[in-house]
Amino acid sequence: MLVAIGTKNRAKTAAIQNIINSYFEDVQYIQVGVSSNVSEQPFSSEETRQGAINRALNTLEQAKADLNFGLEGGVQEIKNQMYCTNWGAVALKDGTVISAAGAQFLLPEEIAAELRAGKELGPVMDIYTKQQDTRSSSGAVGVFTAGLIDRTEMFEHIVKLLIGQYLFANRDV
Ligand SMILES: O=P(O)(O)OP(=O)(O)OP(=O)(O)OC[C@H]1O[C@@H](n2cnc3c(O)ncnc32)[C@H](O)[C@@H]1O
Ligand SMILES: [Mg+2]
Repeated sequence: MLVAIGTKNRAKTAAIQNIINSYFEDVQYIQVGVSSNVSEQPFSSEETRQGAINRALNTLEQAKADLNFGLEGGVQEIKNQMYCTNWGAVALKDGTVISAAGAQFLLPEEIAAELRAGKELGPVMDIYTKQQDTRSSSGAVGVFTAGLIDRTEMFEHIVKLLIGQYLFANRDV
């Protein structure tokens, strides 16, 4: 089976490979850099979902794999509180798209204020943590859950939902 991953981000890539490897054998991976065709910093659950779906479809177009994954992070505000929101999608060879949402967690007000001013979460987190490329390791979720859940584990849950829905749709009835 060929599995295509529509990102070069390590945290997302590990999530896809960890879950796929525990449910399938003889898997080959191909990694492609694709556009999400939404803002660099999606600002609603709907836009984040669309980013994940666009990435999955763009990955399918480039790689034509059996499973083509797109994972997207964004934020949304509910009653002046800003949540990091996460979505995933898998496109099948025939163009079918399965999507699922994952964890949403509250961002501290000082981070939210930076994003409202037009900055992106990735660079804002690097300044906040004084580390580089947090988006490829623990992620904002790792930082703001005291390390209890890192970005890979968060996306693993989404990939599991996607694979589970795929298996359900293809079950023997
Ligand atoms: O290479 P890609 O696949 O684009 O991975 P990314 O880390 O940029 O992730 P997204 O495009 O899905 O996320 C949209 C924006 O939100 C940022 N972001 C999302 N989740 C984050 C997290 O957990 N930690 C740090 N930045 C995050 C990210 O850096 C982008 O600015
Ligand atoms: Mg990005």
